[in-house]
Amino acid sequence: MITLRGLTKRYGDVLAVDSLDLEVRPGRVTGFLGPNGAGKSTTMRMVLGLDHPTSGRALVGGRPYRELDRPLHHVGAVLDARAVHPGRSGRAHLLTLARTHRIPDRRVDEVLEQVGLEGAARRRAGTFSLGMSQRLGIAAALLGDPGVLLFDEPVNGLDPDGVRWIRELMRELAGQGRTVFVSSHLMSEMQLTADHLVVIGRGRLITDAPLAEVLAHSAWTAVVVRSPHPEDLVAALEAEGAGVERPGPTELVVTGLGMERVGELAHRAGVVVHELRTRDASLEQAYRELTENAVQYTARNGGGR
Ligand SMILES: Nc1ncnc2c1ncn2[C@@H]1O[C@H](COP(=O)(O)OP(=O)(O)OP(=O)(O)O)[C@@H](O)[C@H]1O
Repeated sequence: MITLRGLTKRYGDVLAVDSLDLEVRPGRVTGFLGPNGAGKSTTMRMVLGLDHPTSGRALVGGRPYRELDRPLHHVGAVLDARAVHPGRSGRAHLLTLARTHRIPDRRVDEVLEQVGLEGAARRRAGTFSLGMSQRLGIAAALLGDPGVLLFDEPVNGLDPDGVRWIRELMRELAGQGRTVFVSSHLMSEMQLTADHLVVIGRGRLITDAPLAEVLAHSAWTAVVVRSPHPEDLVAALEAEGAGVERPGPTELVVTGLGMERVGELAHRAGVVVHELRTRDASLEQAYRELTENAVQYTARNGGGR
């Protein structure tokens, strides 16, 4: 578990992270979203003890990173997959890391196999493709078998196979009961990977909710009714508090009621229905609504930091 308590980071005039309170829980993939400059990397760096909070705390398993005994056993991270000495082989890189953390050499071969790099492990890391570098970074993160894993933009620049591999690995790691915290700008990918979402904007928390809840709250989520006489249904829908739009003469778009209830009301009103379906929001749409509202909120309240 990762716990943030009033976590704040100021760089000169820039408030990069602003009083974040958050618990990132085990057993699920938590997507960490926000526009460029929202403070995601800074937050992750503070969790990993690479940056000191201006105030507040970032805890891993209840303790600050610097107080962890043998930190690789508690938390693994991939922040920049290219941050490996290019002249060293992938295996040598991992062996050095293992030995400085009192991890047995055989664990290096285990993680190389886990990430599918056993064949390339003796090649110089400088010759690795981006996908291979990403796998090597993940192998390093897994070396200590940690319960908490952080990934900053792990699928950027990867081909579809690489993207799918990372998605499946994250789901597997979460399925093993680990805490998986992953930042990304790729909404379609996050929609497939994450169980839970944390959205920040200008360093502040905007949303901390299950993916399904974020999608359900989108204005795009609706029930579409096609009927030769939709006007006969409008009053019944509105009486139940639904929002009703009529984009065409035979179509209604209903928000605030489930599809079953809309069907029941149509039946009760004796309205012939030719089509009844849900219109599902994509995470991209839901995310845009959330972050646009946050920008408006900040502007209204004289923010503009
Ligand atoms: N070392 C630093 N010195 C000064 N300002 C910094 C430093 N690191 C980050 N910042 C500023 O803090 C803010 C948050 O940056 P951060 O990199 O954490 O955002 P991010 O959400 O990770 O963005 P991106 O999606 O672009 O990676 C930005 O305004 C950035 O310019």
